[in-house]
Amino acid sequence: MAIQNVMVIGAGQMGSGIAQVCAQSGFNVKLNDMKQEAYDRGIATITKNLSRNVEKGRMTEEEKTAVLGRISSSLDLKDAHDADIVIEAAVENMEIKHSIFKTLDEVAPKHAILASNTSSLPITEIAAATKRPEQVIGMHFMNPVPVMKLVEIIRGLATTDEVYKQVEEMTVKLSKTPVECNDFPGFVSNRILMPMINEAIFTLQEGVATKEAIDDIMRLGMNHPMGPLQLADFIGLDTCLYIMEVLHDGFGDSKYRPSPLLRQYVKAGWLGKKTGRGFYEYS
Ligand SMILES: CC(=O)CC(=O)SCCNC(=O)CCNC(=O)[C@H](O)C(C)(C)COP(=O)(O)OP(=O)(O)OC[C@H]1O[C@@H](n2cnc3c(N)ncnc32)[C@H](O)[C@@H]1OP(=O)(O)O
Ligand SMILES: NC(=O)C1=CN([C@@H]2O[C@H](COP(=O)(O)OP(=O)(O)OC[C@H]3O[C@@H](n4cnc5c(N)ncnc54)[C@H](OP(=O)(O)O)[C@@H]3O)[C@@H](O)[C@H]2O)C=CC1
Repeated sequence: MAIQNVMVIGAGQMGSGIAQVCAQSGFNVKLNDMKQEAYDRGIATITKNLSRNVEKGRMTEEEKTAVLGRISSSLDLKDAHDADIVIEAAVENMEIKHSIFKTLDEVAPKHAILASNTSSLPITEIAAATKRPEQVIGMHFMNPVPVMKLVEIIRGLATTDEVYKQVEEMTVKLSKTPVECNDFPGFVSNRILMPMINEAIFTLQEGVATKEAIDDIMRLGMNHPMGPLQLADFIGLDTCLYIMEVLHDGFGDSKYRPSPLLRQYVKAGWLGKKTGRGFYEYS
């Protein structure tokens, strides 16, 4: 069955970006969050991004209106009753994801695919909350979603080839590049990226260099578009900590222990760009 109706759970930085690219590619989108304010913030970000596209001549005002017209708000998971695919982008927490997937399994149509944008949590374990593990899959977009080309697609133990194919085809329709990987902690992307970010935080903690110097060395020396500390702020320090904990628990190897400084910043509520302060300050 062709995918037409998409529901996105979580209207934060990832969920709003996923809703935007789906609506831009012609899908009908319901954007769900627990609070109206979260939805309003998500739609404001999408509107700002689309307005920039209009200013740059990449889209007409009419196209912008049509894209926004394809996105509707939802505050209730029961709105998944007519979804062909649900893409979950709530917080990186297994208990929360389990509870969302259990409910979705009860309310979504039998044919619906249940996808998670999790950065690191095992897809097989998320799928175990449902009675349709063969229709559960990881669809891992990169931040910022409207700009980044990759979608890492993760097969759970039970995911069928047919479901993989449908998600792969949808990814191509979104003008993104699908790359397949298996269900191991952190998948490929964050197994490699996050230890580098964590090491940069240890380097700062040990006073080896200032935050600016660490970022300059990696930006100018390795041609990374952002230094690792700026990138951590951009991803969200809470998300970085959750991912390190998943790697640490999943592999049982001390090389993945999260930096104490990262824990301290998260406890302080300094979560990066989204809260106005992380390693840097944002207005
Ligand atoms: C944690 C996980 O599970 C996985 C992850 O996502 S890890 C994070 C992966 N992402 C990265 O590594 C991003 C690294 N950073 C970059 O690639 C770049 O710094 C960047 C693309 C974010 C910004 O690029 P830049 O050249 O420094 O800045 P800028 O010129 O302002 O932006 C470039 C373009 O991106 C757009 N852009 C930047 N940020 C954006 C955002 N948040 N949303 C939408 N568009 C955005 C800009 O509008 C601009 O578009 P045009 O050129 O068409 O005008
Ligand atoms: N940040 C990144 O760079 C990337 C993140 N991801 C993954 O995407 C997911 C979302 O991350 P991100 O967008 O950065 O996080 P954000 O904190 O920006 O957004 C999460 C949103 O989900 C909402 N939410 C929390 N619980 C529920 C629920 N039960 N039902 C509906 N909505 C809920 C939150 O509401 P409230 O604020 O009220 O709690 C918030 O609006 C995570 O799994 C993360 O690992 C994947 C790729 C990159």
